[in-house]
Amino acid sequence: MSSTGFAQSASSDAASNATTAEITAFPASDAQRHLRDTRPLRLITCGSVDDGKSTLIGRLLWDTKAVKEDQAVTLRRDSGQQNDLGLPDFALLLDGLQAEREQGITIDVAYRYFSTDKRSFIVADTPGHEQYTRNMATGASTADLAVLLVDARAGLLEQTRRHATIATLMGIRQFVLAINKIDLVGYDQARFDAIAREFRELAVSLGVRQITAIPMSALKGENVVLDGRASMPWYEGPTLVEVLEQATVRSGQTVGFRLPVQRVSRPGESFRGYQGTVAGGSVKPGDSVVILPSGMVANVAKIVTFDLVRNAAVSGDAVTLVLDRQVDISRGDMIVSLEGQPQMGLHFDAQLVALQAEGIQPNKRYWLKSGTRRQRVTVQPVQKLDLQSGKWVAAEALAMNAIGKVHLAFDEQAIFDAYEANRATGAFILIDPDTNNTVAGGMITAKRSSLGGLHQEDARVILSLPADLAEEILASAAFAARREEVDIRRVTAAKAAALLGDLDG
Ligand SMILES: Nc1nc2c(ncn2[C@@H]2O[C@H](COP(=O)(O)OP(=O)(O)OP(=O)(O)O)[C@@H](O)[C@H]2O)c(=O)[nH]1
Repeated sequence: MSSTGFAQSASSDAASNATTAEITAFPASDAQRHLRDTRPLRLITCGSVDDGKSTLIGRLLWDTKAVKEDQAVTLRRDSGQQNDLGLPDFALLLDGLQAEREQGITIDVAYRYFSTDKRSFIVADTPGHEQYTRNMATGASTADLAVLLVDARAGLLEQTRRHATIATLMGIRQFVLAINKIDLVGYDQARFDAIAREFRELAVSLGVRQITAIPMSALKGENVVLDGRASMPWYEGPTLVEVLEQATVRSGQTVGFRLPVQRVSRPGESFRGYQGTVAGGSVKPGDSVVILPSGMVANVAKIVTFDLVRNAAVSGDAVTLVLDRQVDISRGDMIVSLEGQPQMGLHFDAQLVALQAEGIQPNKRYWLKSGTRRQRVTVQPVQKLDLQSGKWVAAEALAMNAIGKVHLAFDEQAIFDAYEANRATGAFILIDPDTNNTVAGGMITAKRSSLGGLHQEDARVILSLPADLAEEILASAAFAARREEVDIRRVTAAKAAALLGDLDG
């Protein structure tokens, strides 16, 4: 299971597990220090085809010495006469990915690891073609920072806008604009300034403030790891690696404790534990917790891992919790702290990316999977993002690759954090029950806002009814108790009386 982001169907597992494995090897107090000091920065590189993404990643690996000697020899040999600068073709380092990409959704985001003496990094490499938007979104869902590449000759393209927008939707707030191939425009400062200015306007419209624009030649290694002062004395800013070393790693600990229950462990009569990977916050023995959706409370008696009894568990730890009393808990429930609980309800607002050719159809019922929970949901598209104008426009359905705002209506209580607050418990995927395909990846923006305890849209319907009827409905205690269970949006004035009778009866 992925511990962050909606990459549950994709191969972020390698990256997540790497973090989990490192952390669980330490006692908890050490683990917390370890988390703070050396958690790797996750980044995603994106841009249009041929902007130089593979060359850039290859260059990062090469200049930080992440390339092993045998790979280096092969690289020098295979590059042969391929470029006239006498440099190896760094993109060849990533060639092995092509085969992986051709194998479909489960492995179409590849993760590369490199480090400097200050920090380690995990870079998600995703393809640049438009049909791979979903992979980009998957990679972005776990990233702390996005490196957006543009070709200095071409400037910003629609694909740059699309990727910047998706990265923002996926919660990324730190951007590097890598204005690449600056050597091919004669290291022209005016060209660099013009592209950087245009991007800043886009970033402002997306609400992003943290952007560093860097003039770069990935091919020659200028301003990637080593500086490019010799060719660009006019640029006094940081290299890419300097920005990456300073960037902030997102913390999963801003809200309360979250343990999506993956399994109930009952090896014998005397032991009952609840297993899962901590998806936010921390917990220690003696802490009081709430079990959702039931609302039962208990205290934590013990925290164990496969070989240790722990004095605390933090985000990313795979643990078993033992509670101080018998409570009814099953897979898909969530154990949370008393303070800062997630939101529970039948109606949520979300944003999603449609991943399959069939798109997202209005009012179709899907399976929604978030963490260990799988629930029936009806999805109602409301708006989609027009990538030309960057504006949201009305939409009743979403085509493949479209980014949309939707309403989710659940049959049973759903439990989420807003994605902004917690990526792991705010992200989901949608599965088509007919084909079993993953048709969307999405994130919760909010529980549907209420007006006097009513969902806004429901309230609007009620307000459109004759005043006396509306008043009667609102005043009915039965309605108050059941308003979450009745789809008032389907109620017409003519049916309202019958509904009212039904509720009262
Ligand atoms: N002159 C120059 N050429 C570059 C630079 N960066 C990349 N290139 C060349 O641009 C071409 C495309 O680079 P790639 O790294 O394959 O581009 P990409 O974005 O990974 O392309 P896809 O993998 O197809 O999305 C290659 O021929 C590179 O050698 C640069 O900074 N300067």
